[in-house]
Amino acid sequence: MGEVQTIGLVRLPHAAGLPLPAYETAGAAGFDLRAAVEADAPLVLEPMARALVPTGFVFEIPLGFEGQVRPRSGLAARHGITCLNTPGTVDSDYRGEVKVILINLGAEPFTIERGMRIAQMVIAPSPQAQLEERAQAGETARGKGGFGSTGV
Ligand SMILES: O=c1ccn([C@H]2C[C@H](O)[C@@H](COP(=O)(O)OP(=O)(O)OP(=O)(O)O)O2)c(=O)[nH]1
Ligand SMILES: [Mg+2]
Repeated sequence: MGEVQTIGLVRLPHAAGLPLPAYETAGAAGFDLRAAVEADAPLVLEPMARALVPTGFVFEIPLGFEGQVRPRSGLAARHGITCLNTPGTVDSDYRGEVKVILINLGAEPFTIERGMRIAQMVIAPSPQAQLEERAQAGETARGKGGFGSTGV
């Protein structure tokens, strides 16, 4: 296992009283993100509707890493709720509130209550590469074959 990274968390006023994001099991890949919507104003997502759902936290992700915002499989399998831009990318230099773009692909309206665990964030290494313009690409066995060129 590599070195354990520390992620700073800043709680915004509208996250007052919410549990801190946490890894739910000892070996969980991601920590869950909760909806920081008002307790008296749950968000109703109609079928095919999407919403930018606040989490109430700012995350300080170390340089060389990213946060990947991913759907929860239970919400997806049971209700058709997923992240529209999965995996969402949280940059290491982002200091705004992390939000989750949820979409309801199910047939029924879905209600998001305050504190509901709506998505998870996985911290992953993401080195920045050096981009170098070239006249042509080097040859490979695959060449330009793609999009099913090896069969189905
Ligand atoms: O699911 C997501 C995806 C992104 N972000 C935040 C963190 C990320 O660092 C920033 C920008 O994301 P991205 O680069 O994907 O969006 P963009 O449309 O390219 O916006 P920008 O021009 O700000 O980079 O938005 C979230 O909070 N949740
Ligand atoms: Mg961007």
